[in-house]
Amino acid sequence: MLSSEASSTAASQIEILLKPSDVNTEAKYYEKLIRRGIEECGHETFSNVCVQRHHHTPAAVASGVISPPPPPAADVANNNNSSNHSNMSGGKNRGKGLYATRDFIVGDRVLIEPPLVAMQHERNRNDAIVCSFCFRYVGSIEKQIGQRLFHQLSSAQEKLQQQKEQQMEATTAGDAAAEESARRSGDLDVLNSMASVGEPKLPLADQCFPLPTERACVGGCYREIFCSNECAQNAWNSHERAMCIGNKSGDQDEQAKNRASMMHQFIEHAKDTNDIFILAAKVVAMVTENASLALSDASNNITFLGEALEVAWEPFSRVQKAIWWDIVAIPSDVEEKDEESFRQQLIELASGSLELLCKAWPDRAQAFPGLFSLPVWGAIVGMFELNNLELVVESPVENYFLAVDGLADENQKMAILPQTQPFLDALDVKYDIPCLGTALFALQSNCNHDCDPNCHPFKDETDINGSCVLVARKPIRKGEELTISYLEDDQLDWSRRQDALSDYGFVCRCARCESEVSQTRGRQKMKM
Ligand SMILES: C[S@@+](CC[C@H](N)C(=O)[O-])C[C@H]1O[C@@H](n2cnc3c(N)ncnc32)[C@H](O)[C@@H]1O
Repeated sequence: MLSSEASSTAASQIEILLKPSDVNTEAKYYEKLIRRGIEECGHETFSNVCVQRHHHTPAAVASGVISPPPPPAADVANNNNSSNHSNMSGGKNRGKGLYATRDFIVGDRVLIEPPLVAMQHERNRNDAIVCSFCFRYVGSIEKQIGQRLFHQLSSAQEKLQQQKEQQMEATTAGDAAAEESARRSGDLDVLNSMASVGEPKLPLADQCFPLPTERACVGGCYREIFCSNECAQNAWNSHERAMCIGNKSGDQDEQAKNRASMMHQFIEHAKDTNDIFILAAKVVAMVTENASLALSDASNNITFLGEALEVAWEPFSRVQKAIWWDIVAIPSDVEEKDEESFRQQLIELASGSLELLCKAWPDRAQAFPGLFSLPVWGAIVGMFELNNLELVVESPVENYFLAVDGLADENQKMAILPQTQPFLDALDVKYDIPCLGTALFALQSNCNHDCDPNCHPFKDETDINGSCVLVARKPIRKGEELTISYLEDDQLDWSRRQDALSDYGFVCRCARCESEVSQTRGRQKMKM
């Protein structure tokens, strides 16, 4: 397919100009680009924040905007001595950090940032119908409720059916839950109609909580839907052209069909193993699309693959990377002696998924062999392990039921409740499930952990898309480092916090940890 001088990959609709010398340098190029996220960083200022290494860099000093303290000698030594996890920081040497470029008071929104790349969790897809690009809710309140209950009821019925087929007499606690769920959920036909056409209508839903009409994917796949043609087109240009499993994606030839079917297999494999592989594939799709665009754009004087890759990789360049199977913390049920075989299993999973991706995108894999190599794939998956933030968008379904409950006009409320209450009962405790997913943010990913942080990620009902919002939880002075907690539970004691942070490969030495450690040492001394 690729000639030695140039080649055009029409099936994947990207134009690639490849010179023979590029092929040799590409792998080295990736080595450099992956390292860059870990080792290099200049000083970059954005509106409220700037990114910079904890160590002084000439650029940072010259700018005079911020001046974090130089690292103590012990930390440098600590970093040099790091054993297995040589590419991770330890002690107070925390790599790059995010710093305030002005003062903030408690409650200020310090950073609002759209994701570089994001996805809704596969397991959350039946609970929230959202735009695959910006994660706004779409359709209608009726469709949101109908879809969730339809799936709840069909899986409960399936379970009961299996039970009958196996002629099981005794009902287990799980089966009783299925029966209860089926009883509450209502009529399958009604729910199907609500999920597909949004009828029957619920009072006040359209007036108070109008949602944008769903738009189909440009490639005609059933998997992704959008809130607007603009989002559909943006997703198509960014990654969906490559990821779409629909039958309108590109030429109607065998090659295109094969690509869609292989992509389907890749996605199914990811759903069964680790859905982060889907996010990693989005990154590869974005980088190959953008590198090809950079090469085909005559105005920017880019003629070599290396330069094009640098441009395409730029959005991910600041994000810390490490190889996935090296950094994943061993789960508590895996014994220490089995660590090697556990890590080997991760390598096999990653290599199985990469193999499917190469089959889905043979032209891209041939044009960018370094990008499709196992270490680079491992580093991209590892980048999510180290940096991703949970994506949460509050549900309008929750707000709808709260609004009905809060109606000031008692007569109106009494007239409406008989229509809404059965659905609320059927949804039960799950009525407020939000859209849940994973996202990677260019700036937020530079924010270090602190067990008593000065910021926290927070979204309220006005944040209707997948952007990350960091809110000040303490007064912050210009030049101070911005920190968040990586932990779900900040109330844990010191050693439990360190256990939970082991996924990130560092022992925390924040002020709270230092003080708890010295208090413990003090108590031990007193006992002696
Ligand atoms: C999301 S990144 C934060 C940005 C990172 N410092 C960098 O240079 O790209 C997470 C990584 O930062 C480092 N880190 C974050 N908080 C830390 C802390 N309190 N102590 C030591 N290292 C920390 C760890 O290497 C961790 O895996």
